[in-house]
Amino acid sequence: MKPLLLTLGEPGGIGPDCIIRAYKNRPELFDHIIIVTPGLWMEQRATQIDIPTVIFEFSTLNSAIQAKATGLRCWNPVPSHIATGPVVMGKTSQMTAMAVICCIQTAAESCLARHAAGMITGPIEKAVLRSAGFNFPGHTEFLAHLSRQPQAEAETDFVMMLASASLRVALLTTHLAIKHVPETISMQATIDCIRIVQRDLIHRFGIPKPRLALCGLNPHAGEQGHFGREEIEILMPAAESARLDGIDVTDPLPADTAFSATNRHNFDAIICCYHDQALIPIKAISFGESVNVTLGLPFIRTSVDHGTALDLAGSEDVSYSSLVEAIEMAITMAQKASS
Ligand SMILES: NC(=O)C1=CN([C@@H]2O[C@H](COP(=O)(O)OP(=O)(O)OC[C@H]3O[C@@H](n4cnc5c(N)ncnc54)[C@H](O)[C@@H]3O)[C@@H](O)[C@H]2O)C=CC1
Ligand SMILES: NCC(=O)COP(=O)(O)O
Repeated sequence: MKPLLLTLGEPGGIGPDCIIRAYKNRPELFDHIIIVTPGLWMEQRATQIDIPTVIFEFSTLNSAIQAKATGLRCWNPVPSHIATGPVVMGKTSQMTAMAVICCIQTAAESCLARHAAGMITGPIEKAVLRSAGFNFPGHTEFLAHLSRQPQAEAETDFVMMLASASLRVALLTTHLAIKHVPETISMQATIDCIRIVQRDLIHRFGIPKPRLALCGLNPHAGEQGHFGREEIEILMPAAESARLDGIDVTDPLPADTAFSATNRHNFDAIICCYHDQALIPIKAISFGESVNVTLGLPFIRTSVDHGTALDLAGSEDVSYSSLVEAIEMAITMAQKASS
């Protein structure tokens, strides 16, 4: 199996804690993992939280792959003209923003070049990266941009999904002001999203015949047009078109009941119209046990379900459980892809 690349995200946040604590408790998970980061970021945190950790830094991916895994293997791709510090635990800094972006971009380009099977990402502080000139709302949109072919025609070619043992949610729109959601949801984008979810549930998750639910945008899924017409004009025709292609997807369901225990059991994924419609239920049910997966990419990408949690950086209260889930999911997907 090719290696999986792990980026730690914001170095002042809990990304380094999660990796060090996961490695201490589950070292075997890291047999296939190369961390894309300056080694110093990891060494500093290991010292600060007093967890002795053997950390190796390599200047090329190949040398990191060749090395025997007797510690955490870090590949530092950051050129010397890009600042990598200082890193202050619990604080973000513009000084490290370009290095954070460089690590994510290098990991993605290695996946696209087929040098790695996929990537797992730690949390970034989105506002800090934006202030440093990063023109994307998050990893998801950045990775989709890097992967996009110039002649691509689909309106939507990626989907954010959060997945746990009890629920999978997929998003029609991602990081967007709520006032722009209605104008962004189109029939073609909905059809594209449904197709991507169906395809990746089969190929990445090994579900032969996915059953999909689609949520309405408006209360009561529009109440037959009385509370909004997006269901009648966009979502129902999109679902109908997908069904004609053989996809098992519902007409838009009222979102308030879409997440009942019965529906969670009956559907392999629930497709939601906007970020919080999807993330509130899954974080209420499975925070710390769910994984953020990007569907539609030409490589595997999983991520933790939480943010940078600056308030907890360096603390014993940091939970690394979502990172473990994200690593395990990426390994399972990579094994499936290479079998
Ligand atoms: N994948 C990514 O890169 C993500 C990045 N973010 C970014 O993170 C920053 C902070 O976002 P918030 O909304 O405050 O979410 P957050 O997830 O960082 O924190 C929310 C609450 O959960 C707690 N928490 C989070 N992770 C935890 C863990 N592993 N163990 C124990 N407690 C944990 C925090 O202490 C806080 O009380 C923002 O800049 C946001 O954009 C948020 C979500 C995902
Ligand atoms: N709320 C989920 C989230 O912000 C994840 O974003 P991304 O960085 O994985 O695109």
